[in-house]
Amino acid sequence: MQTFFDYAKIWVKAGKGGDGMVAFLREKYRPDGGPAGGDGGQGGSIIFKVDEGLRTLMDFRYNRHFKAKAGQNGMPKGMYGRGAEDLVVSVPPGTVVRDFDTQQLIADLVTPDDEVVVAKGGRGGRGNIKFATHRNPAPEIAENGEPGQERTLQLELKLIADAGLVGFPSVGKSTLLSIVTAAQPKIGDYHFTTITPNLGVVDTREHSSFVLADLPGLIEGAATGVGLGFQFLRHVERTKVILHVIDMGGFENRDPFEDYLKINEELMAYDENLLYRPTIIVANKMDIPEAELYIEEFSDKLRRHFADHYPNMEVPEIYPISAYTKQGLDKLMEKTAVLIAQEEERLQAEAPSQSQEVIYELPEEEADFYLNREADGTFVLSGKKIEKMFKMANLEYDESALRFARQLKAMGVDQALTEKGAQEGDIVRILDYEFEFKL
Ligand SMILES: Nc1nc2c(ncn2[C@@H]2O[C@H](COP(=O)(O)OP(=O)(O)OP(=O)(O)O)[C@@H](O)[C@H]2O)c(=O)[nH]1
Repeated sequence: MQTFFDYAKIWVKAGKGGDGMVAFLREKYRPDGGPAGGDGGQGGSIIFKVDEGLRTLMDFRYNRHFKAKAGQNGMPKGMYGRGAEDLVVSVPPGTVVRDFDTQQLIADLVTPDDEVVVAKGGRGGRGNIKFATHRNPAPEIAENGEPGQERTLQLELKLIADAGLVGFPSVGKSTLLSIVTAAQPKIGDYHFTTITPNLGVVDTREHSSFVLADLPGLIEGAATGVGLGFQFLRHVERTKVILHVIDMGGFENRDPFEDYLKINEELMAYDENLLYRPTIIVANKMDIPEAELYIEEFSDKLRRHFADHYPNMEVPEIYPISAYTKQGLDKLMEKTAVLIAQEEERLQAEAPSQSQEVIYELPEEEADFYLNREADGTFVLSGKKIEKMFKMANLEYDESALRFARQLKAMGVDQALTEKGAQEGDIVRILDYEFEFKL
């Protein structure tokens, strides 16, 4: 079974808030001092932050659980608990984060230092100082900390290469990439070069360097999900320039122009806009004698094809090269850098604010609570809201427990129980806690 390193499923749990405290002042001359229990501290959140140095989701293969620390509990003498530190997890640029269960998009992390809270730490519970009122100046009431958010996330890496190599298998993409990119030992170490888009940085003499990716696996039917191709097509989406590599040697008697059309069909079936992406046709293997003939034929067909089908579009330029003899490589790379720069400018003008971060939040859960009756007659209360309220109730103190009972009543629980026929003394359960129903 092959593994895709550009996909990861992980579990995150933010820290619970610290519990609020019940305490009273005890001073020498004020034996019956006022309430003095401090609030709990904020639980740590889990934050994803883009780290430009990362290129894959490899790290998540071994590390799939992330837990932030709980806030400190409130203390006597009105002291607040300390908030826990957030847990910052580095992700590569291009990471798309979804809620695994609902598939809802949480964030699209693109630019360096983009960050998003993927699980929010719980609020600290309030200490008894906060519950003092004129009528109840010394309450034995405190709240426990709010639970931290917990969720399973799906991470997907959309590769952000500036330029992508597409083309049929064996046209020479890997060879070209390995030659034009300064050898990248880090990439070589991964041992999955055949299934994961292979990346390298191209340093040009006259222009800025850029990231070039080999996007292997394009085959007929890929766009409709057949084979591995679809996985790779996702990566082409964000490349600014496409280098369409053609085997001009006529390998296995294939017609280079037919190959070109097929790959284009694949790209367009996936996303029609790819047709308008700046493209250079890279005529490879020009060291093979027949290539001179083929390339002439190819460029004639190409010109005719555009005249017939896309009369308003510029015909892509053809760059003859040989990955073997290295003929034409410098020129091709300089031209690629120019096109990338132009495309970047165009994109900037289109969307001046580059903050592409999209953040959606899950809508809060529907009902306040659900009430069911089990076979043995026990009433069971469930639902996110009521369970959270229960976790935050401090049941050690009668007064706190009474406050919880009042909260349940205000929520409509008593009424719902009565409507379902609950009698005095019937057992009601929330999570693992049971109590008797009192009218
Ligand atoms: N004559 C000649 N052969 C080349 C040239 N470039 C690559 N080849 C050969 O073509 C074959 C395929 O090259 P690859 O670089 O593996 O092709 P690819 O497009 O990456 O193929 P996949 O990994 O299958 O997608 C190899 O045997 C190369 O040695 C070239 O410029 N001239």
